[in-house]
Amino acid sequence: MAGEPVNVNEFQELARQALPKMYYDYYTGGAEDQHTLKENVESFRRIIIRPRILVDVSKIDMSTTILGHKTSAPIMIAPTAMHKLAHHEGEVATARGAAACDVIMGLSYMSTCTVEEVASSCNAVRFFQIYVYKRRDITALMVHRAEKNGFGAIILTADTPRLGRREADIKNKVDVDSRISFNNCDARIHAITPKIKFLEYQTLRSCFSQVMQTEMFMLTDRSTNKTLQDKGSNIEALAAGTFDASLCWKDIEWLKSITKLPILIKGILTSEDAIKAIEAGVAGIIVSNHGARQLDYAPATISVLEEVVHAVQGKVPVFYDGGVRRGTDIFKALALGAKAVLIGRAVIYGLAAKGELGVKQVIQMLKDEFELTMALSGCCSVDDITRSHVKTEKERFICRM
Ligand SMILES: Cc1cc2nc3c(=O)[nH]c(=O)nc-3n(C[C@H](O)[C@H](O)[C@H](O)COP(=O)(O)O)c2cc1C
Ligand SMILES: CC(C)CC(=O)C(=O)O
Repeated sequence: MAGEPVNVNEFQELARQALPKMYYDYYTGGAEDQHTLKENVESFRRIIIRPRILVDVSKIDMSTTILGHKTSAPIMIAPTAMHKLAHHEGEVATARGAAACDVIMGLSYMSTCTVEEVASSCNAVRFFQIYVYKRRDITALMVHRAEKNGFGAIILTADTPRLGRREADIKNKVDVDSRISFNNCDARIHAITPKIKFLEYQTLRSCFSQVMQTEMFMLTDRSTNKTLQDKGSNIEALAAGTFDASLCWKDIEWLKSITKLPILIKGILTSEDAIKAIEAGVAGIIVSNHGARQLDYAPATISVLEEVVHAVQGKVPVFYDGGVRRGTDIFKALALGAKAVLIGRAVIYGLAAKGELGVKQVIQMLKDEFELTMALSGCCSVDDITRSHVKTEKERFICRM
């Protein structure tokens, strides 16, 4: 590619060049046929914008407030795992990029920098995403560490009782560099070692942090003495060994009992679940199909946003993620009722290409595109963006009839 990247797709190409194939595939991939993966992006293309003209757009204000935190634009960094696979500075670089652009940083439970490192690296407003482990004590400790380190909310990811089937990862036998490991969880192990005394299994390939290895040993096929990771994705094996597939609605009560932080639930795709989430007392909903990495043939996220927004009836803010690659996508999601969008892969592409600078450039690029979209659509503030600024494919079809 000649010259500097001018859009997210060009950052993706730089990331492809920078990363080992195994990691590039991990970051970009979706589940099974990757139908939903394509739809997440394509569905945006089928929504058109209805611009208004002759509005004074000499001043555009993109700022908004998210759970009481003022932010420069309705953009957050989605929690994504293991940033050190993309860049040696990992989530610290991502958080600094977010701080420089004055947007909120979502930190993954499966991060390669600790909550303490991220908290002390910059002044970005931070939300902490959790998976709930079978070992609830581990999850509780992680939540307390986030609380202690000034994180502003807990994002409960609720769409991952098991990991989706990502075939590239299976083929690549995706593995994690032993120098990286899941440091975030590792640090807590040292606080509660008694339960992991049985580290006689250290001979296992040291690809994951100690607790991961321990729990993966339990997955060992005793007849062949091979761990599951020899058969496919190490990351899938890790999730199978550690994530609590019995997690259900009543557990939100448990989560509320261990933290005072507001809880956002991530992974809602239906009005039924949106209503349950409100009944459970969450502070906000993230409409998400996990970047199409979980259930293939789940709907493209943008196609169900409005259903959820209607069900929620303004009781809590609704956030959106999935397939955002352009400022126009952000505009469309807001027009359909989202308070803000979360950006997953695009940020990783920036990180892989240029570290902190790349994260900053990607976010700034999306902000610039969004600002221009607002100006060309006749919207001076995010509150000016209304449902009448977009037409969905279905509406266009009805008009033609
Ligand atoms: C490489 C990768 C890792 C992810 N890791 C996590 C994670 O640890 N926790 C989580 O809740 N979601 C995770 N997600 C999902 C994102 O939070 C988000 O829902 C998704 O990336 C949005 O779609 P987009 O990538 O098209 O922007 C991950 C997504 C990707 C691509
Ligand atoms: C380590 C994984 C469980 C992170 C994740 O959520 C993903 O890869 O989609």
